[in-house]
Amino acid sequence: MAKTIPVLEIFGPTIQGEGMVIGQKTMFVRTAGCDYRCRWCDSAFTWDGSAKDEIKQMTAEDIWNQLVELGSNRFSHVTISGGNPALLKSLDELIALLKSKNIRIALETQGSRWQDWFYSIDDLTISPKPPSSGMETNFAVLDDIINKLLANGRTANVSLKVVVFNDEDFEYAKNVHERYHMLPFYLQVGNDDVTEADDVALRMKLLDQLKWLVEKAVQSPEMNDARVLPQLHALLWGNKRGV
Ligand SMILES: C[S@@+](CC[C@H](N)C(=O)[O-])C[C@H]1O[C@@H](n2cnc3c(N)ncnc32)[C@H](O)[C@@H]1O
Ligand SMILES: Nc1nc2[nH]cc(C(=O)O)c2c(=O)[nH]1
Ligand code: SF4
Ligand SMILES: [Mg+2]
Repeated sequence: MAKTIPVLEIFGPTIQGEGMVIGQKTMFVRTAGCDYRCRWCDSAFTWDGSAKDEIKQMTAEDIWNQLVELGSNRFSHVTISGGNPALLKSLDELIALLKSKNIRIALETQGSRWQDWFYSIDDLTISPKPPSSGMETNFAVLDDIINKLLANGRTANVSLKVVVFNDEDFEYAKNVHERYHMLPFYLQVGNDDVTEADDVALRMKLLDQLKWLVEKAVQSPEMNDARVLPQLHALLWGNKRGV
């Protein structure tokens, strides 16, 4: 029998608002469940129980049918996020199905768990969490994940992305960038008001944060190869879900 995957939302086509393929037109599949509890998580509904009635157990084929229903022939790229999709071994069937349809696949994870299907992801974003999240990075696990990917020639398919809210986070980001200097590195503006409903007010605040982060990176010799980005979807659509 086909395996099932706990899915919280499927949406798109939209654009990837973050990281290594920012601007890429994509569909999103958001899985339920996370092994972290970041203080500022903008997708806490995936793990805090508030959307538990919306979780659907879906097979790879169910997900594909829903993607086609929403996106028709207007997509060639699918981003899998969460929660932490790396908790789900059962994603292997979805990844194989998407490959068979010639769809490029991106995936977002914090780097706390390994899955063998990481080798099949075209754009794998690993986003270890800075001190402001309240989480602690297990660098032994992260080293292992990155070493496996590098040993299998996946360098061009992987990037690191650290969200920065304050100076302490920036120091953490420097350490991560230095430790994994062989991988493309992104600094991402933190949104510390994930319940703000006023899109204009949020936009102004996020742009101020972006300016602060750019200034930090510009002044820092350790960040000569870093790329600084906002969450483009937050600038465009605020804290709205499903965009
Ligand atoms: C919701 S997470 C899901 C994937 C995975 N759990 C992770 O954290 O990488 C997707 C991305 O959103 C980022 N993110 C979550 N909350 C954020 C916030 N308040 N401000 C900026 N980025 C945020 C995460 O760091 C991650 O890069
Ligand atoms: N447009 C858009 N881009 C995104 N990039 C990462 C997202 C996520 O929540 O993982 C996300 C999202 O939710 N929407
Ligand atoms: S790891 Fe990702 S999904 Fe999990 S709590 Fe942190 S930001 Fe949210
Ligand atoms: Mg998001």
